[in-house]
Order: sequence, then C-alpha cells, then structure tokens
Amino acid sequence: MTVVLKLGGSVITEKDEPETVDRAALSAAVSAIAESAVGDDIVLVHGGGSFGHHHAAEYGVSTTAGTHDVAGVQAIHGAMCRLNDAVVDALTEQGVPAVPVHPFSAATRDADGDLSLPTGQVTTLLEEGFVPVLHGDLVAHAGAGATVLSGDELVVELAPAVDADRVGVCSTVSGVLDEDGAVVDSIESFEAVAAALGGSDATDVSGGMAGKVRALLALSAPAVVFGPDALPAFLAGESPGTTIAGDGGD
Ligand SMILES: Nc1ncnc2c1ncn2[C@@H]1O[C@H](COP(=O)(O)OP(=O)(O)OP(=O)(O)O)[C@@H](O)[C@H]1O
Ligand SMILES: C=C(C)CCOP(=O)(O)O
Repeated sequence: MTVVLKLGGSVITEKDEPETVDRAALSAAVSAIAESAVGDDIVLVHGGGSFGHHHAAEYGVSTTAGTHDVAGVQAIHGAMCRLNDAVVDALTEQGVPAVPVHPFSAATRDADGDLSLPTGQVTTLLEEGFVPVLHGDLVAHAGAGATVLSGDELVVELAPAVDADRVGVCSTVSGVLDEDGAVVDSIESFEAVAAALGGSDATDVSGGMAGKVRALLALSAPAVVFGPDALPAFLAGESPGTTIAGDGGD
C-alpha cells in the first residue's frame, strides 16, 4: 500500500517565528511515521511554515505572482532547503530511509500556469527502498520568473504518479471546519464549503485551507485532511478529519 503524506508547515514549524522548527511536533510526526505499518512505502511532502512563507511574503511571491529577483529566489528556496534538511535529519534519526528531493530543480510552469513535475526519480527512489521527502518550493514559471509551488500541489501531482492508495494532509486543524467550527466529514465540491473556507491564520502565500481544498478536489483519489493527533490513526488506515472526494478536476 503506497501512501502520500503531507506534513503541513504549520505543524512542523512555529509558523509565526521566522525559520523556527517546532521540534516536539516534528519529532511526534516522525515517530508516528517510523512506527507505522506503512513502512517505507511512503512519499513525504512538507509545507513552508515559517521558512518559506515569510520570505515569499517579503519578496511578494505567491503561486501566481512571480519574481525575477535572484536574492528573493535564493532566500525562499534556501529557507525551504534548510527546513527539508531538518525534516530529513529527524526522519534519519528515527531510522526512516529518508532522502531529499527538491522540486525547484525539476518542475516548471508554462505561461498558463500549468505545472509539469517529473516524477521518475520519486517512483524509482520508492521502488529502491528510499522514502523521498519533497517540499513546497519555488518553480520556474514561463513569463513570471519563479512562483511558489505549494506542497498541496505536489501531493496532487505525486499521488497518481506513484499510484497512491491513500493520500493524507496533516495540518494544525482537525479537518476542514464549517461555519460553526465543526469538522466537515466529507467534501465533494468547493461550492458546498466555500463560505467557511478562509486563508491561513498565519503568513501563507499559497491560500491556506481554501487553496488546499481546491487543490485536493483535483485528485481522483480521496484525500484525508486531519490534525497532528490523528496522524497515527491515518497511518493505521483510518480516515479521521475530513475526506475530500475529488473528481479528477472534471
Ligand atoms: N474552514 C476552515 N477549516 C479549517 N481551517 C481553515 C478554514 N479556513 C481557514 N483555515 C485556516 O487554514 C489553515 C490551514 O492551512 P495552512 O496552509 O496554514 O496549513 P498547512 O498546510 O498546515 O501549512 P503550510 O501551508 O505552511 O504547509 C488553518 O490553520 C486555518 O487557519
Ligand atoms: C512558501 C513556499 C516556498 C512553499 C509553500 O508550500 P505550502 O506551505 O505547502 O503551501
């Protein structure tokens, strides 16, 4: 059984403190992964948290607004590489055969914003017993310079590429919340929950929960959005939080 799991940047970092890892939260997430029966058949993605989003906001870069500023590109991509190092190190310490994969080196967006992400290295690493660890990053964008590539977009590209049986998105909230703050069990269309969906309560250039739901609806496989406490349950095969039943973008 192949799993694609995104660890939200808001989970593994202190999102309001620039470039600060939340060591306790990262270690708890890594323990859940190391101890799960899924074993090495997992592709990990992590988000930006206080590493990518602060720099991206400073340079005015988002998933649609690009930059040609070399200093900006180096600051944003560099910060994401530092966070990726911390995540890979934490996984290695707990015996997970984690290896880094940096999307900026491989992905492109065309002038219409459509993303191309080569995945041959990810599928081969997986077959060879490694756990690839990708991250939200920048992406070369025709006509715009470089734009932000969110971890949620990566999940959508990776799940079909590795023929994932399960897709999980672990964020700080226990699921997608309705207007009364209750967790919505399942979502089949953006319109049904649009009124309750906001951005993020921290600095976030990729759209917060609204961006996440929109991205995950494009998947043909269901994706589960849940909070950190529910990570062991998700890895054990349960569907805590909210299940987003995509239609493949139709
Ligand atoms: N209806 C909603 N239900 C749940 N969360 C919501 C809702 N509307 C807005 N949000 C916000 O979306 C946030 C989750 O999105 P965010 O992009 O911050 O998470 P993440 O993926 O964990 O972090 P990162 O983008 O750094 O990887 C929540 O913390 C909350 O502030
Ligand atoms: C801000 C950057 C560079 C990455 C954003 O990834 P996300 O946190 O998954 O949306």
